[in-house]
Amino acid sequence: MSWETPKELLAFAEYAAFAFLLRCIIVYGYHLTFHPLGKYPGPWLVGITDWYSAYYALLSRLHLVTYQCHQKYGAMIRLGPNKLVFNSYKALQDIYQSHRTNKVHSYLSTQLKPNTYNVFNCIPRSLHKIKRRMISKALSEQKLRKFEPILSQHIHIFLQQLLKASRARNPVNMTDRCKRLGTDIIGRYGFGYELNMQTEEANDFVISGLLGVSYMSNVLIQWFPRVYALRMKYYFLLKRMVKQRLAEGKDAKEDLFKYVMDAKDPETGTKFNLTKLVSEATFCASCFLTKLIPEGADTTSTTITAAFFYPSRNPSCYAKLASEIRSTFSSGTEIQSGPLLSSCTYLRAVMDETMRTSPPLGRTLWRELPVDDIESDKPLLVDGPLVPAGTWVGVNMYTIHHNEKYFPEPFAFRPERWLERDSTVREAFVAFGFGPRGCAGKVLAYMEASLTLAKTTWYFDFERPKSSKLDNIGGGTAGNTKGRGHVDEFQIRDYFVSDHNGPFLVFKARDDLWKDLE
Ligand code: HEM
Repeated sequence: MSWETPKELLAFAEYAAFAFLLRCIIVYGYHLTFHPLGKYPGPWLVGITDWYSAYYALLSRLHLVTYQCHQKYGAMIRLGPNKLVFNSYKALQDIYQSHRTNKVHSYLSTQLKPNTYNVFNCIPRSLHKIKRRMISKALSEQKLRKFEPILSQHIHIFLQQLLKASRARNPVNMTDRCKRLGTDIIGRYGFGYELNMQTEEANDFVISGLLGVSYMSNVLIQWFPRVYALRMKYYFLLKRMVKQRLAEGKDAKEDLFKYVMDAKDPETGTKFNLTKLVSEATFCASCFLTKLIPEGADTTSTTITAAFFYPSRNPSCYAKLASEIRSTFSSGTEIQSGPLLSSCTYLRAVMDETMRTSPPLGRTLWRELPVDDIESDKPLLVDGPLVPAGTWVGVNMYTIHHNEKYFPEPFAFRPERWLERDSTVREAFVAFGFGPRGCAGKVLAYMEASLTLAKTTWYFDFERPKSSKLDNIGGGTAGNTKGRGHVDEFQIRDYFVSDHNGPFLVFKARDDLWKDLE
């Protein structure tokens, strides 16, 4: 296209600006008025753009903004031109147990390579069923029991590091220590591979890099070459781990990968090729990405970190937890899965209350009623209203965990609520998701968290550091109006999964029990 004179160019620019303005008025006007979701309450901007949510996601506080919007507009809100978020148990059932809703297509942004799906990001139900069966076998309680001695070895290293810090009287940043522990465990459980994150720094990029961003959107990867480079670094590490594991042979180690090696690709009927194995590995071994995302965005580590934060700030909780562990077991080596550990109901209540208050995944788990829904003649009702096909629907985990109807005094850390008779708290507790796409690694998560917390409480006393500068890290800030004003709430940053910092804690070895750790 060429213009003869500047005047013609100006005329064209005016025409283009007018056309653009007209388009905005028509499209945005439609979204705000006649659009089927136009009647739902929410900030007015969400009616015309998804940038509202994207902005707060980039600030890592979309979970807090979603909570605040629910407080202002009610149990059902619009959070994008095409998105509805709910805040009720009924909505959980209607959305996540429905056979008509699917994970939304943005889950595909977690693919390591195009056309390679894993159990977490595959959308078609039939394919998911096969993948889920495969991973569930590997994550069964029976298989995990066999893994427990190795898990305990890694926890032993964790305890040794705490002992070292206690002798030097150094406050420990629990986020860092717990991420290292979690990553080591999953590297070992996934591929029989020792990442040695607790004792060496060679693979630190796994924790400290920027890969988490890659899960936010593939689009970002086009913009930020550095993120792409880190993602490839991660991919090559996984590839190295997979290759090494393949060379060792299927039965060489009792790990998750053993169950994937022989599995057939449901799409081709043949064994997985290396690329697909690496993709599956992202999940089966890394227990759904999170473990190996360098943002440290690791669900189990978040739980363990926060489970240290809350007792350190609640003396009566700390005393009850310590008393339960120290009276149930007679030695540190006795602490392992079984009836004794299961009898520690307060320990379990601390973990559940921790995941309620600071959910490791605080975001909205989006589902979609596909446009080509085969039952489109029947309406999909979510807690009352009819949802048009193509709409994204979901419940925000942080919000429902702070819904007063299910959790009175939602910002109080009260493990006792889990022990009360007739308590309905479990109903709306969705830290592990809900329905057929709920967490496949729940048993491992509880095992890892309870053993770590119980063993640490056995060997050490722990407390907040004297320095207020260090002590403030991890909690909220009094007076903060952006949702982070609760001083005694462990603050999570809501990326694809949760990231955090602190708490710093000071450990003191109990009597001469430390001798077990040398
Ligand atoms: C405290 C720790 C954990 C929490 C809070 C957690 C939470 C969740 C949640 C909320 C989902 C659903 C995600 C969605 O719908 O978008 C999920 C899925 C999943 N989780 Fe976990 N998880 C934890 C630990 C683990 C571990 C240790 C593993 C494996 C070793 C694991 C494996 C998986 C898998 C494979 C899925 C996908 C399931 C599917 O789509 O069928 N998780 N998890």
